[in-house]
Amino acid sequence: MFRQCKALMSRYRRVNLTPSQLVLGLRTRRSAKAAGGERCSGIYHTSAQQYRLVDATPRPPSLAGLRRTYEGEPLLEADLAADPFAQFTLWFQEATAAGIPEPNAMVLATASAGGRPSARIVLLKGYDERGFVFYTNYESRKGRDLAENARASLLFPWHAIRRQVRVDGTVSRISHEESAEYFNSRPYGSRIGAWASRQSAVVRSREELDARYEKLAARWPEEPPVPDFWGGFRVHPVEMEFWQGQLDRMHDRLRYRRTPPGWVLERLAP
Ligand SMILES: Cc1cc2nc3c(=O)[nH]c(=O)nc-3n(C[C@H](O)[C@H](O)[C@H](O)COP(=O)(O)O)c2cc1C
Ligand code: PXP
Repeated sequence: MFRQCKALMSRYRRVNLTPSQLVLGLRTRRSAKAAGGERCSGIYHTSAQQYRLVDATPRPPSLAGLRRTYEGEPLLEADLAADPFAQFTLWFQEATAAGIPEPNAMVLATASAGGRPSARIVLLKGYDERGFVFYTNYESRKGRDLAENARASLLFPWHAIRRQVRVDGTVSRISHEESAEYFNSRPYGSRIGAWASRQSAVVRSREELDARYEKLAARWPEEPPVPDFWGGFRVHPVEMEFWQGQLDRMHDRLRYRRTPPGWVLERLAP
């Protein structure tokens, strides 16, 4: 027992354990284990206090070891639709049926004219053969990026079904009429919110933001107009990739590439 304590002493010296605390830690091990306690660095503990007696430093190896094995139906060229939008529809339906929360949440990556990248989540609000539509503040960081560099990449991260979809393309603003139709379909609070938020600008405080919201709600108690700084963007795909996780990181990646005669389907190395 003494040798064990000495070894532990040297490991945990920096938390100032006394030998009697270590003995206590070792004695309580069996009873703590029986009571369903957690194991921490060789000592079981049940209470927050006991936890502090042993080394509770997060262990980097557990992060490096964090991984999931992917295994699924193979994704074969022959199974894919001839057109990527039809394939997207199928996968979107499957993501929704699988219960993925907010399956229309997608990462949008943009870059400034100077090539400084940034990414954030936005919601997909419509798509057709012209492209994928989301709504935002045109004066936000993404809005400014897209004004000077009209290219973007979208990513749907559907981890739960071991899939991702990537869309790379050029970007244009949708018409004011189309934006207005969507804006007017949003809940009243979100419409006032769009007016109240100078998106991506620094604000002095939460109070200032709330005061601005209240002021604008008082100004338009019913139907706020459509802000001219708010609206939709459409990402016109040049490439669309469908990724399905497979065993040993030998994933399936099938990419549609737009060419003058039509979409070309290619397999990419995982
Ligand atoms: C699930 C989710 C959905 C979001 N949807 C949108 C959206 O549709 N439009 C939008 O402008 N911001 C949306 N946001 C907020 C953005 O991620 C981002 O914080 C904001 O647009 C400012 O980004 P920017 O400064 O890079 O322009 C969403 C955030 C989350 C977490
Ligand atoms: C700032 C912002 N704008 C727009 C949206 C999209 O929301 P809605 O579905 O109301 O258009 C969101 C969703 O989180 C958001 O955070």
